[in-house]
Amino acid sequence: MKLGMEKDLLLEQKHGKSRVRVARVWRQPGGKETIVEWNVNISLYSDCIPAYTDGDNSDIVATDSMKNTVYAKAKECVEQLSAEEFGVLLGKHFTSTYPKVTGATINIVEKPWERILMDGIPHGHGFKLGTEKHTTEININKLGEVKVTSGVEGLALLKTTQSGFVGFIRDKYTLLPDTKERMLATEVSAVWRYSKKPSCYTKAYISVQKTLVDVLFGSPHEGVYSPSVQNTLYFMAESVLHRFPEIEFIRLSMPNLHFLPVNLPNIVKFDHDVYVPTDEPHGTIEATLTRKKITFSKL
Ligand SMILES: O=c1[nH]c(=O)c2[nH]c(=O)[nH]c2[nH]1
Repeated sequence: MKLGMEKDLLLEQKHGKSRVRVARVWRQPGGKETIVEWNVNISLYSDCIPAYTDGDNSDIVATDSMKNTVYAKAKECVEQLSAEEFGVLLGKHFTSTYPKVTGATINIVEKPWERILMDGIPHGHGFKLGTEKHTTEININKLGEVKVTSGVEGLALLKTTQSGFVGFIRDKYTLLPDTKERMLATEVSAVWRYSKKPSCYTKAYISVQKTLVDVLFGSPHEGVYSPSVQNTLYFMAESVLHRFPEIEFIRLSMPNLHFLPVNLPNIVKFDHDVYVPTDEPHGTIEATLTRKKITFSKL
C-alpha cells in the first residue's frame, strides 16, 4: 500500500547538514598567512513533501551535496571574508540554485585562532587557540531577503570586587545574606541582529565585544559597581544598542557563577580572600533588548 499524507495532517520539515568543519587559509604575497576555521550547519526549507510521504527523493538536495558545497565555496573565496559573508554566500547559493528550496538557515561557529606574537612581533603563520567564539546565523528566503545575526559564546569574565546583591525578597527559604562586596563571574553568550549591513562584520564583532567588556568592568582604576547581574546585563545591552545604530536587538545570557566564601571554624576566617569557585548550580540571567519601532501617527 502506498502511504500518502492524510488530508487532516500538516507536515512541517527541513533538512540539512550539521557540523561541517572547514578551514580556509589565505596566503598573501609578503608571506603572511591567515586562517579561519568554521563549523557550519545548514538547514534548507524546501518543497519536498513527497520525500516524506511517498519516498520520492526527486526534489531532495542531498545533504552530502550541501557538505561538498561548503568546501567548494570556501575554495572559490579567493579573498578573506567573514563568517557572516560566507553564510550569506552559502544561503544565496542554495536558495537561488534549487527551485524547490524556499529558504535557508546557515549557522557558523568560528574557532578563535589568534595570531601568535613572538617578542611582540606578529608571527607570519603561527596561531594559538583563544577562548571566546564568534557565531553567526543567516536566514535567507527565495527573494534574497537576508537576516544576519552575529554573536559571541564563552566570553568568560570575572571581577574580584565592585559587585553586590541586596534588597531581594526575604522569606522562610532565604539564607543568602545581603552583600555589597562579592565576586562577579560569568560566561557571556550574546546574539545581536543587524537591521543594516555594518561596514565590516569582523570589526563590528570586535567592537560589540569590547563594549560588553568595557561596561561590565568600568574604568581600569575605579571600575563600576554592579548591584546585580541583571542591572549590569541591562547596561551592557543598552550600551551596544546606543553605540551601534545598525543593531536591532541584542540577547544576552549571563550565568552567575558563584564563588563561595570559605569559612572553616578555627582554621579560615573569610575576609574576601579565599573562595570555592563553582560552576553548578549557577544563576541564569538572560534578557533581550530590542529597539522599539518608531511608528509615525497619521497627520
Ligand atoms: O546578581 C544576582 N542576581 C540574582 O538574581 C541573584 N540571585 C542570587 O541568589 N544571587 C543573585 N545575584
